Amino acid sequence: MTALKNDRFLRALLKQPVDVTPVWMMRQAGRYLPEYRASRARAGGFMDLCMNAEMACEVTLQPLERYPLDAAILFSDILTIPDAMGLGLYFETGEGPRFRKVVDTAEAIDALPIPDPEKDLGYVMNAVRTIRKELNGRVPLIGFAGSPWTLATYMVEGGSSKDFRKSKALLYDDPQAMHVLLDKLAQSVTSYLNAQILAGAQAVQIFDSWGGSLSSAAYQEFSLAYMQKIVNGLIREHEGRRVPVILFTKGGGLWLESMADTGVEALGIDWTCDMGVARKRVGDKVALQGNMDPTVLYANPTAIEKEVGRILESYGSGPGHIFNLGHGITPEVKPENAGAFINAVHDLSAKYHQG
Ligand SMILES: Cc1c2[nH]c(c1CCC(=O)O)Cc1[nH]c(c(CCC(=O)O)c1C)Cc1[nH]c(c(CCC(=O)O)c1C)Cc1[nH]c(c(C)c1CCC(=O)O)C2
Repeated sequence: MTALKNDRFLRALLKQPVDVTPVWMMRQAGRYLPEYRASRARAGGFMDLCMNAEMACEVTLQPLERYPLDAAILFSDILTIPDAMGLGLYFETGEGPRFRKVVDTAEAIDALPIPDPEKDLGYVMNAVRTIRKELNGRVPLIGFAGSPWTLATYMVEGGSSKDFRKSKALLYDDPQAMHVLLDKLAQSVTSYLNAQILAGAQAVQIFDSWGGSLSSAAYQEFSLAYMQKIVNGLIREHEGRRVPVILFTKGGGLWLESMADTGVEALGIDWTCDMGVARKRVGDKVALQGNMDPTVLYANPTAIEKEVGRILESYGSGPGHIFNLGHGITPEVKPENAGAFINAVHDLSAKYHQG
């Protein structure tokens, strides 16, 4: 196995010293890059990109050709699991993800199969293996999955939702059925992430994009409890290294202490939290990843640098910070602004890592 040439990201996740703060961006491969749009047009559609290992590898590497990023993230989607459960994922241009089959009754939930990752999601593992080979140790590769609650919202609603009307109604009307669904998803996500780790993912992130829509009580019972189950079942050592786990609940600022108690290496932090305050609250338990508001990338490079500087200062000296956006980069961002962001993190952070 090739040695890692840049292990800043993995070191920071384990709170080990680094020369500068590592940085990557959620959704770093995507529509803001003209080369991504060209690959996507050539492939046919988004899922055609995901299902072809060479194409998935090509778009994974595109942002790394442009910018000195410290990690690569597998090009795929969180909704591959419900698709493998038979829901029939498709993308309507301009409308986001949709499912042909909706799962909104106890009977439909009982009938759901638990996918076998190598058999039913083999295209994802092929992409992981291809990307690891092409990366050739340049930077670590991040694998990922959606949280059970986040996946459940898409499955019950049949697609994206603003108010989670059907999924929350089911949660309160028939909590037992919701628990059965979440338990099946936790089992599916655990074996899916373990397969990604065995195929070569060197860290994994759980995207709980919609955990922040829940009440505190419901968050603990219907989102965090199932992420805890996943964390308990993950392979944590592979290829002679720790495989760090990052837990990202968007809107989860109120619950950082209980998130840190799950035993993950790091928490993803959105921009509504102050990094310094978050660091004090979690103490030495976890590293922190984040947290610039992605809309700052619409401003000019001088304003971007100023905001990067503010966040670095808020986190303060010493290891344990992985710079990122507080949520995914949006399609309207100018690629040169993303470049200004990444360079600013490296240029302005060295002084926080001396001695
Ligand atoms: C909720 C969610 C989804 N997918 C994902 C989440 C969780 C992260 C988050 O909270 O943003 C995760 C995801 N989706 C994608 C990645 C790739 C890796 C990366 O670069 O971060 C990751 C990590 C590619 C993608 N996934 C999708 C795209 C856009 C597809 C395209 O039109 O080319 C990409 C690059 C499609 C997708 N997939 C999903 C949505 C809502 C959409 C439509 C978004 C849109 O239209 O802007 C579901």
